[in-house]
Amino acid sequence: MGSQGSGEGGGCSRKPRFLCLHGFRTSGEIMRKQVGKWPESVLGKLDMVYLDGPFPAEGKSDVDGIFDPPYYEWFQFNQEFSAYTNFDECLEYIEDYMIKQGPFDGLVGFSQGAILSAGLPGLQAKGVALTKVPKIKFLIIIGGAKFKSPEVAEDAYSSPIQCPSLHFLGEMDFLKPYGLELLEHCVDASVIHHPKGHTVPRLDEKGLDTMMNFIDKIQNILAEKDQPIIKKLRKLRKLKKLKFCQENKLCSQAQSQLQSNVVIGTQNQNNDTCPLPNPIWAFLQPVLSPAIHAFCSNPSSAAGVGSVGAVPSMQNPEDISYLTQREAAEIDEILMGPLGFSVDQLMELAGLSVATSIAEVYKPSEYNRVLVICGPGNNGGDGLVAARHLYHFGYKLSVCYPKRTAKPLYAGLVTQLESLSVPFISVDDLPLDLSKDFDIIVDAMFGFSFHGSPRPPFDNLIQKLVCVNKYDQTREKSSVIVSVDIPSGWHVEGDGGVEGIKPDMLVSLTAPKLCAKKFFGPHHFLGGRFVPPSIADKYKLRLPPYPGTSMCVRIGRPPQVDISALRENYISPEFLEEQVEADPFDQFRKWFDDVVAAGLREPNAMALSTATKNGKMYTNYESQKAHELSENPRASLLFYWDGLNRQVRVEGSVQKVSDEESDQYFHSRPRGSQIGAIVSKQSTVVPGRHVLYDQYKELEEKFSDGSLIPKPKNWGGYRLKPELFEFWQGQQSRLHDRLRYSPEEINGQQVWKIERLAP
Ligand SMILES: NC(=O)C1=CN([C@@H]2O[C@H](COP(=O)(O)OP(=O)(O)OC[C@H]3O[C@@H](n4cnc5c(N)ncnc54)[C@H](OP(=O)(O)O)[C@@H]3O)[C@@H](O)[C@H]2O)[C@@H](O)CC1
Ligand SMILES: [K+]
Repeated sequence: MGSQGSGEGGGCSRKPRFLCLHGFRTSGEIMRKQVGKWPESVLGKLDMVYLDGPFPAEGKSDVDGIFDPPYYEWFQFNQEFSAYTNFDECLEYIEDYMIKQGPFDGLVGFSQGAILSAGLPGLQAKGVALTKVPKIKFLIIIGGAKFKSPEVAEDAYSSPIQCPSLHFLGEMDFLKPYGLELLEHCVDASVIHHPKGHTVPRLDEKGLDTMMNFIDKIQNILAEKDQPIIKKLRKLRKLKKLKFCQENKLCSQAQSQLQSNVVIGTQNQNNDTCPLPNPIWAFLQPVLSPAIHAFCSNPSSAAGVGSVGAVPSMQNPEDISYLTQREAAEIDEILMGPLGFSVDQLMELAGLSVATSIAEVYKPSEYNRVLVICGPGNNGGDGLVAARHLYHFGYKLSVCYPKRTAKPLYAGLVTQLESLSVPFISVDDLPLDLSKDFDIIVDAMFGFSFHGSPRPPFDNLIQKLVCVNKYDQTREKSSVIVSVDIPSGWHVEGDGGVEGIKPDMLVSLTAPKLCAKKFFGPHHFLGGRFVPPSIADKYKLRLPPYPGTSMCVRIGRPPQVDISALRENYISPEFLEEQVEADPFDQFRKWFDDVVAAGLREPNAMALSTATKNGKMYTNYESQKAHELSENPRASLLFYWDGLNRQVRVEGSVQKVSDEESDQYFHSRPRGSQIGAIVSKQSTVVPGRHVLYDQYKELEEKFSDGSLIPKPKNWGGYRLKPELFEFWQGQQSRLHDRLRYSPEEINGQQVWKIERLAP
């Protein structure tokens, strides 16, 4: 387990921000995919921004047929690579982007992007490029080389590259000799050797270690650099007037005050020249906002954990409390002693929290096969409870519980699982490679009472989990490890060392233990929503408030989501032409009944799309609807029923219903909705919510005698006469069902033709 500068020293835990420069005639999107082979344990620690080169490819791309266009290039060159075209434009383009979207800490480059990245620090030092942005502090060079243009090289390599750099050298890469030349020019270089050619390689075990060490190193450097800023922030947080600020108005004043103070502070303290307050502010915001909120909440309000020293937006893990082993055990004793809880109660809530945290991140449609490994103590009990809840959430469960505890509580939990036919697997029967058979492995072996080194059979089980991390390097979709309260084998106040397990998710219970500071996986959750204010007070707990009725809350920011990779692998029943109703109205009714039976919210919610005369479609721009319908009385309705992976689209012509019908419907609605319709002059600008609220209150008072609320003149209904239906059902591997019903005349009779459309 590596360490991060943030940890106990109270440094900065922000992710290093890298601008990624892609290879010749590829694109930012392609590089994102190439780098996407690296595990989450790496990507989760870096903030990577992928930029397209400034010039569309002027010729054929080497990745044509492998990755989709468009392709871009950074600059052009002659056959000998000794003279460049558009090079200055390229430098300006990158600088401009860094000004607008920065600040960036470093550059990651592949191929042409790597040559460029490795040359930029030298050009910057010479004042030839990137003069208006902070100094480049780190480099990751994949398949790189030096510039061959003598003029450019003269500036770029007039002195050695001082910043820490990580170089990928491929055994089969035609650029390897040139990569070695570049390496000699770098004074603080680490190297990842790989057997492949000119490519962004996966990380093998050794490569991963080197990468993790590099990340540790740069995080430490950043933490040191940011230390003055953090100190400044702490000082600012102590400003007395902020402490007493309780009103929103005051808050925003305080925020802007804080903002301007911080920007000045940053410029004074940091050696990097950055004349741009906005980007600096953008980078500081994650550190600042929790503090601002915390000061604005009323410290005397009391309502559970969230209230005592609560931080409403807990985006900075540095601000929350961590417990020592002794404190965790003490809280345990108080809860089950004077506070009257039973162990079963707490275990049930803890296990439920673990299950809901898992379900929040890993959907059963994608991560279905779960193995829960339970230890001999209460941590193991939490695992048994979580297994039961996960079963009911739709996962396929298996449990490994090698050292069963004879107490009735545990026997009961086992019986409950057996009654659900959940298999119990012995250690010997577990497969060698757990990641082959399981998508999620829940580590519920040891919690806060762990001490010493793991004894058999848990030593081997922990080793198996360590191997899961390693196997996962080579797989597209990896299995994930979720640790309950503490990653097993880690010291409660320390970490698991280099050879310890590295969970993807940690669900801390009651409050995180000190070791959680060393957890750098992508998902840290808190569960155990039962801590009364007396405990929160006594231990000065600062914990994030649980949202709504949730049993869990995330600590820190969620990892960045690659929108292009968001894709549900739907699992749905068959939907075949032979099975469907001949009449689309009957088929619609059938699906609608399923939705109602499944208890989905608002089954009749739909999106109405209208079209203007020129055929342009709009959705949900309510104020435009009537106008558009008068221009073109055609529309389509879309019903989307998420829980069932289904949607229905209905197209047709639209007509106004009679005033009488509108009136009747208006008065069938709840009186609150009737008043709401009067209050809302839809889509007009309102000065504030209070205006609507005041008008609402006034009308509520006016009609409090139960008298008829008149329908506003401009309120009415439309009816769509269906002329085409399309039923869609999500299926695995994007092979969705789409059945279209369109009218057809056969022998003078109007019938519905049913056709299957390609997904
Ligand atoms: N109060 C709370 O806030 C709540 C706490 N909850 C949960 O309880 C957890 C704490 O439970 P816990 O105290 O039972 O201890 P836990 O860590 O499960 O294991 C102890 C067992 O492991 C054994 N063992 C120890 N070291 C070992 C080694 N090196 N190698 C092998 N074995 C070793 C030890 O045996 P011993 O060494 O004592 O012989 C004993 O049998 C906590 O983390 C949370 O998950 C929630 O349920 C509800 C709210
Ligand atoms: K555990």
